Amino acid sequence: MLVDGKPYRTIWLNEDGRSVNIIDQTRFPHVFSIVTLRSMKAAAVAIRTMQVRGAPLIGATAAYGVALQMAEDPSDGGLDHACRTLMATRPTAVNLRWAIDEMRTLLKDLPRDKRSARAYARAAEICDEDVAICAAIGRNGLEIVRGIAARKGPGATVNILTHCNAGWLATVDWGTATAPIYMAHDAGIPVHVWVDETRPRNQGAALTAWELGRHGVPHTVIPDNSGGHLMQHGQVDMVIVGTDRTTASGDVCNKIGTYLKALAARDNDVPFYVALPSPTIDFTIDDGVREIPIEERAGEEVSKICGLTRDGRIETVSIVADGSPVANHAFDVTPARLITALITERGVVAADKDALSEMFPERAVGAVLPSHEKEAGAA
Ligand SMILES: CSC[C@@H](O)[C@@H](O)C(=O)COP(=O)(O)O
Repeated sequence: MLVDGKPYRTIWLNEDGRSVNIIDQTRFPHVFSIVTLRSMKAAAVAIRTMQVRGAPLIGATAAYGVALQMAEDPSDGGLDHACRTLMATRPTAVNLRWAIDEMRTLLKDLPRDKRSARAYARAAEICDEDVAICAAIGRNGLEIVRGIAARKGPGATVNILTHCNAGWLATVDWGTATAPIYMAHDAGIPVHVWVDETRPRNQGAALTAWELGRHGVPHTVIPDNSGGHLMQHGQVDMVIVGTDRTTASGDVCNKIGTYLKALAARDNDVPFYVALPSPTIDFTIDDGVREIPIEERAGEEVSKICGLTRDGRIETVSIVADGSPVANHAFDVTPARLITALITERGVVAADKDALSEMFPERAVGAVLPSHEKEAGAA
């Protein structure tokens, strides 16, 4: 998307054909800076420290991480080491595992002298695929926004609430939850976004608001607790969030606080949508609450806050009494029953095991028969 009129992706290969550039997300919204990754280890650090974050971008960075390792050491040991190191960076986003498995499967049977070139080519493809997938999610979600706009009448603004950052900064371009928003805005549909600040890392305030602002999309940052109140007062027409992992039965794991938004949406008859690329679906598990490992991050993310001082310095200050214990669960799970529908690259689908297997039959484990075949079988 555009930054000061210049198009950017969140990750790209340098002209040297080897090192990889990323946008350092730890310095947003105050500083826009680009960091060069020159080794697999640097890619792993970038994922762990959240210089890059968001499930699809984590997957793309891991793919380039494997490529960086292949440029340095294309041996079987090098490949194993890269896959293990990158896999250990963050536990929740399933795209990480998906990208690493993809790279390992592709490279393990290749002769060593072919591995580096093939790894870079596949990492670039993974990035391009993510852009195409997010654009398709945008087109599919746009129809939902268009429908709401039509029901509200000419000139009425569609108010959309989002949580965390599932924007282009969380992907390679377009974003997941934001893709329908950008496309609606570009199509001239009046949209306004309620941006949850998303404590403790403030991805909403620091990232979503920044990128919506750069693209000219009207938005308002709100404390995380405001959503229920706004919904009670008819100020939210729909919720769209992203996801870090979605189970075969449609349970959605996303940034902590998403579940509470879904509960408030259900109580107020506000449609609650989740936008996701299919690599985010983990067809090996069903029960999100029991089976998805939830990352617990450092307590300091809760007890301290970082911001810009009046004299332009970025500073971190404490906000919790000394000695008070803190807990920092980074994600929660929204059960499928609270989700209106999932917006995927192939279309809008119910958060339901049969519907998901039918839409992605090649990925489903023990795939169920398409419904027309089931009916034929039952007859
Ligand atoms: C498109 S990824 C899903 C997002 O909504 C969100 O959970 C996310 O950005 C990931 O969290 P983060 O911990 O910032 O890496």
